[in-house]
Formats: sequence, C-alpha cells, structure tokens
Amino acid sequence: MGTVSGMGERAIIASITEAFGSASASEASHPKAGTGGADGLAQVLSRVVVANGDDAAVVAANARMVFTMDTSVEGQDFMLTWPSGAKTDARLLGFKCAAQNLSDINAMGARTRYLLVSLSFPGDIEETWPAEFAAGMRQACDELGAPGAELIGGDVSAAESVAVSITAIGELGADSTPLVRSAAQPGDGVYLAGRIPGISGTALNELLSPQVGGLRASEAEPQRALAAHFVPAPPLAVGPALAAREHRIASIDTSDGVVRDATRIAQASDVAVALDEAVINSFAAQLAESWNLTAQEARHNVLYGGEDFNLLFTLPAGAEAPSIDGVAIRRIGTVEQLSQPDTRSGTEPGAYIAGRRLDETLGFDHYSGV
Ligand SMILES: Nc1ncnc2c1ncn2[C@@H]1O[C@H](COP(=O)(O)OP(=O)(O)OP(=O)(O)O)[C@@H](O)[C@H]1O
Ligand SMILES: Cc1ncc(C[n+]2csc(CCOP(=O)(O)O)c2C)c(N)n1
Ligand SMILES: [Mg+2]
Repeated sequence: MGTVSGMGERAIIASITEAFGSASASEASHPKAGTGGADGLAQVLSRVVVANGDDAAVVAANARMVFTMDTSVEGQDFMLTWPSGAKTDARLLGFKCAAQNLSDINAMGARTRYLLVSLSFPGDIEETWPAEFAAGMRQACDELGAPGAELIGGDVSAAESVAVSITAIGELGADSTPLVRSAAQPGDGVYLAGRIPGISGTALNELLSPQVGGLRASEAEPQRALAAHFVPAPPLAVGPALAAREHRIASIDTSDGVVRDATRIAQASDVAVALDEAVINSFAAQLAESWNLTAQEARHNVLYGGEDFNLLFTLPAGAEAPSIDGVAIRRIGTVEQLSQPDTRSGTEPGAYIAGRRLDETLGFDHYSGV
C-alpha cells in the first residue's frame, strides 16, 4: 500500500472529509428549533452557512455556543506502537480524540454540533491513514450520541510524529444552564455517570508495560487493552439532561482521574468533596476482578487513573439522580463545607476520603515532572 507522500494536501483533505461524511440521520433530519424532547435531544439552533472547503466555515447560530479544544501528541498522549507491542490504528486514535472533545462539551451540558481537526503526520504513513482517522471520529460521534456533528474545517501539516488537535463546538439547549465547576455547595450529592473509573488507566498501564518473555495480559489480549483505553464511553445523554434541569449542578469530565477532577470542582466551588469509601472500594473490587489487579493497584487506578471521560457532577440534596437508559449513574460522595466541626473534611478545598485529603498531584499532569 502507498503512503501519503506524493498524495498532495488536496487529496488528503478530500479523503478526510469524505470518510467523515455528513451528519447522520436523527438530528440532521430535525433541523427546526424546539423539536426536541425535554432534554433538548433533537434541538438544533444553528446551521452551517459556508461549509468546509473555503478559507473558514460560517455558522449561523441562535443559541449559546460552547467551545473546547484538545491536543494529542504521539509519545505524550498515545503511541502508535506501545512498549507492550500493541499497535494503535488510525481509527482507534480518531475515535478517542473525538470522544475526549465530545466529553468536554458534554461536561458543560451541551451537544456537539461542529468539529475542526488539525492533523500532522509524517509522509511515510499509509495513504488510508487520514481517512481511517476521520472514520474513527465519525464512529465516535454516531456511537456515543452526537450523530448531528459536522466536520466544518481543519488543517493538515507534515511532522516527524503524529499530532492531533480537535476543536469541538456545541450548542446549549434554549432553556438549559451551563454546568460549571463552581456550582457545588455543601450538602450536595456527588455522582459519577459512566464506566467504572480506572478502566482506561489500567489499560494504559498494560499498553505501557514492556514485553518481557512471560505471559503479560497485554500480550495475550492487546485488543482488550486497546479497546478499553481508546474506546471510552462519555455519557453524552447525561450532560444535556442535567443542564435542562432547574437544579444548581456542578460538573466536570474525568480526564485526569476522579481525585484530580473532583479537586477541580472543590477548588472552583471552595468546598470539600468527601468520597464514599465503600463506593470507591466496590469500584476497586470490580476493577481488580476484571483486570486481575491487586487491591492496592485497583484502588490507585480508581482514584487516579485518567481518560475515562466519565461525568462527575453534583446535585442538591433531595434532587433525584437522572435515570438514563444504558448509563450507570452512582452516588460517590457528598459535598462538605470546609473545616466545620461536624464534618470530617479539612480546611483545604479538595477531595477527601474518611477525613483524609487525597493527593490530586497523583492524577495526570503533562508537566508534573514525574
Ligand atoms: N493554551 C491555553 N490557552 C488558553 N486557555 C487554555 C490553554 N490551555 C488550557 N486552557 C484553559 O484552561 C482551562 C482549564 O483546563 P483544564 O485542563 O482544567 O480543563 P479541560 O480543558 O476540561 O481539560 P481536559 O482536556 O483534561 O478535559 C480550560 O478552560 C482551558 O480551555
Ligand atoms: C503515551 C501516553 N502517556 C501518558 C498517557 C496519559 N495521559 C495522557 S493525556 C491524559 C489526560 C488527559 O489529557 P488532557 O488533559 O490534555 O486532555 C493522560 C492521563 C497517555 N494516554 N499516553
Ligand atoms: Mg474537561
């Protein structure tokens, strides 16, 4: 098979836009405002006026639009060939890079409508690589619940290694409130929607474990680790459903680990997030069982493993957690006031378990120096 070298930018871009295709059915076929259900499901308040292919795209909007971007760099955020020997194909990478942007839009309570993607890669990658990457992005949008997302622009450039930067633009429902990190108050319940935390981090550890003659799980099951890490399940129905509620709700997606992201809510809201030890232990037991970890490893990964892209949110006491088909939503703790004699939390905003402050620096940070 040939490489991208000699294809020319024009043909590469055409292969990307063709592979991403146009938005699939559900949302696109209900383009009028107000046609959605109570959670604003099919509500579409903006439209493309000048599509991909010109100097820039033009969108007409009659809504509050939500913007985010995320960059993934080979060696820092993924490897094409892992120390375990597993290989990341373009489709998997496209899926994950799209999913992490869809997750940030979800964490604000919005639905992703538009994507822009900047791709840099060496000339010797296969000519089908950019299109496969775009097909992975499309798959993430369709399977995770953003079927109306359109690719309105991007860029391609050559580089010695692969780097991806995606911008996602979402739309907030007409009667929705953005889900900010600073809205938590003492007494609120803390909830987690999505998979058991720690799955992605556990799979990452497997991918990063060097092959050593023996029987590593990553050798036996590289596909399992690749899927667990590269196919996250951000619960895209939950953010918009929460934002459509009357309640005061804080939310964040768990990209850097439960503790680090809970700490971000705690700091933005000036509160303590007290995690329920029994719930954390039960997550750890399930993770230990399915990934053959020690209890200690499992607990560490539940608390500090990154890139699960679950939704961590608060609800005022008495407010019922939403019930959404196919999504596990569990109460994992309580928001507490800082340094009150009747609570076991400390004086510093942060995440706590049984009165002990959890060290958020154990979560992921590109520049932590470890
Ligand atoms: N280079 C930058 N210039 C301007 N703002 C930035 C830059 N890098 C990050 N930010 C902003 O800093 C804020 C905090 O970033 P943080 O990493 O906590 O959140 P995030 O973008 O949700 O992370 P994640 O991608 O892990 O979900 C975000 O609002 C982000 O847009
Ligand atoms: C090779 C390799 N090394 C380390 C990691 C771990 N990692 C990278 S980015 C990130 C958090 C989210 O990033 P951001 O905050 O930029 O969205 C985590 C936990 C990885 N995936 N691959
Ligand atoms: Mg985020």
